[in-house]
Amino acid sequence: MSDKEILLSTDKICKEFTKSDGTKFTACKDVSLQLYRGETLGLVGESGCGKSTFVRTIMGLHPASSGKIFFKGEDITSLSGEKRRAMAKHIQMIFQDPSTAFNPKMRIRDIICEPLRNFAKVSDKEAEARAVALLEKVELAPEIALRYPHELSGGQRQRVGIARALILEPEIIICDEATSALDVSVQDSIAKLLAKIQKERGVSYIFICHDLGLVSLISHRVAVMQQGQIVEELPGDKIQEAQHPYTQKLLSSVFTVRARS
Ligand SMILES: Nc1ncnc2c1ncn2[C@@H]1O[C@H](COP(=O)(O)OP(=O)(O)OP(=O)(O)O)[C@@H](O)[C@H]1O
Repeated sequence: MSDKEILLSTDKICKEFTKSDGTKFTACKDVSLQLYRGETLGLVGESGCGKSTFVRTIMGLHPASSGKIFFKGEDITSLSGEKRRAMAKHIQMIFQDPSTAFNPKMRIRDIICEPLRNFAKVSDKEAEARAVALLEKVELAPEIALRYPHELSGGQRQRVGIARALILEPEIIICDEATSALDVSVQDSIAKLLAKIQKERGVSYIFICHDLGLVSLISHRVAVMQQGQIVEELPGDKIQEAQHPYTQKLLSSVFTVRARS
């Protein structure tokens, strides 16, 4: 990947939280990572190690305590107001349960087009046409455009979440446990859909997931986080060759769980 364009990079990002007793807690420590155009970077680590905090800091949802974030070489660490809002055109996020981010009273057509409406006036007719085109892209029937979120399955809702993330044609999509709430077969179809979209559009993903097997399958590179620090980076297909004891521990727990089930 080294000859490819670096889209996003972080330089020693730290994020500290202040606990209710006033003491400080470091959730991310000196995280320096690069994301190349068209690649999938997996981010793994035990629950609570700081994965979500890191990507939320990239999205500007938490201010970084120190360090820098660059998008195409431009320092975006401290963007605010209009400039921060404009970053949504470049970086979008998909969550574990998109339905919690959906307004239950909105039709799917309007849910998909909502990010667009933050930037431009869109008539209902145009919104419907764009939503239907994106529904096709995520392999859903056009009539879903007029339904409400509760009328869809979890897998269909996640496809709508992907369609919504695509409407602004971002260059980066951050998937935070985007497949974790789904059945294994649905997970597999969503992973295939993400790969197809990447091939067509050259989008880059940061893919956070507990399932090391799935992460290694779909990621070009995998970064391993332990207690807020990156301890190892590996090609996705070489995860079994991990050198760091923490990665080896994560791998062995995957195989212990699989052997039991
Ligand atoms: N807003 C906050 N205020 C204080 N502490 C926080 C806040 N957000 C996260 N934390 C703490 O930071 C640590 C990292 O949390 P984070 O959600 O980033 O982990 P994670 O690796 O994404 O976990 P999971 O895989 O369970 O989602 C945890 O100890 C968490 O309690």
